[in-house]
Amino acid sequence: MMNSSGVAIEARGLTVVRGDRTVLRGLDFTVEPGRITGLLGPSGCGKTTLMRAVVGTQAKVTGTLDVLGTPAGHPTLRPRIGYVTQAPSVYTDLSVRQNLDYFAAILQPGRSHRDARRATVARAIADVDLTSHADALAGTLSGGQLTRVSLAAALLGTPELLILDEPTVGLDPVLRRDLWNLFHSLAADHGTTLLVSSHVMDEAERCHRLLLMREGEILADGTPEALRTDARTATVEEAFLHLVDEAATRQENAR
Ligand SMILES: Nc1ncnc2c1ncn2[C@@H]1O[C@H](COP(=O)(O)OP(=O)(O)OP(=O)(O)O)[C@@H](O)[C@H]1O
Repeated sequence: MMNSSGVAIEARGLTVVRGDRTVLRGLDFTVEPGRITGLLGPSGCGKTTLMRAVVGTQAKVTGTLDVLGTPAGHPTLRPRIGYVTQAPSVYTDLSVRQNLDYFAAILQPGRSHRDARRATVARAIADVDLTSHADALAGTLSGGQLTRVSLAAALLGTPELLILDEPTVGLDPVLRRDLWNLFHSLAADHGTTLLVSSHVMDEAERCHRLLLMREGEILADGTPEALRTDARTATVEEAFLHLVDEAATRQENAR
């Protein structure tokens, strides 16, 4: 379900204070349903904070933030959102399959669902290309493999909205490509809405839409093509740098 204007996420004046810093400064943005929206910007600009606000785990949030037609953080949203944090949430003393069996049992408890759970777990393991490691202890996996176990856990409940915080960090180019293919098939085949953060600008071109962030503000949003065209640049990275220079000039002139 979305809100009446057909958007998956809608923020108006979204402000977040962490410690004594205002980390997000009155953001206005929307995220379209069934599309991949990239959240791009340098380290520390507020990407994780924005995602935490959308998931409902962030304190001191003001302004309006609606997620799937409901105020962010509402308990009914919990089964509808998958969230993969930067730190893999995986038990290292269990195998890949045991980790996923455990999370699947929380989502779908009871003996009567055992066969369905088994099939769901096998599908999620295959989706992230870990079938050959299904019985390996998570503690023996590489960083990129652990990230994929976390992603598989988020896919178990077939969420409508998938929030992925830098999911491709540390992955080799082949795996990155495969994961982006998976993201696209989730959007195209299941209508899943994906919000994916990255500070790697070449990933921007793989998104349907982008939110470019800097220092707690949104510098620009739109399709990669529109951002390139507006800034008259060949790449999104150049467009971003152009926007940063423009913002700096505006700040200078305002002094
Ligand atoms: N618990 C906290 N208390 C105070 N400030 C915090 C806290 N966590 C993060 N911050 C600050 O909030 C700002 C935004 O952090 P955030 O983690 O959202 O950025 P990010 O864009 O996700 O960075 P990265 O790409 O490095 O993960 C940073 O300046 C950071 O120092």
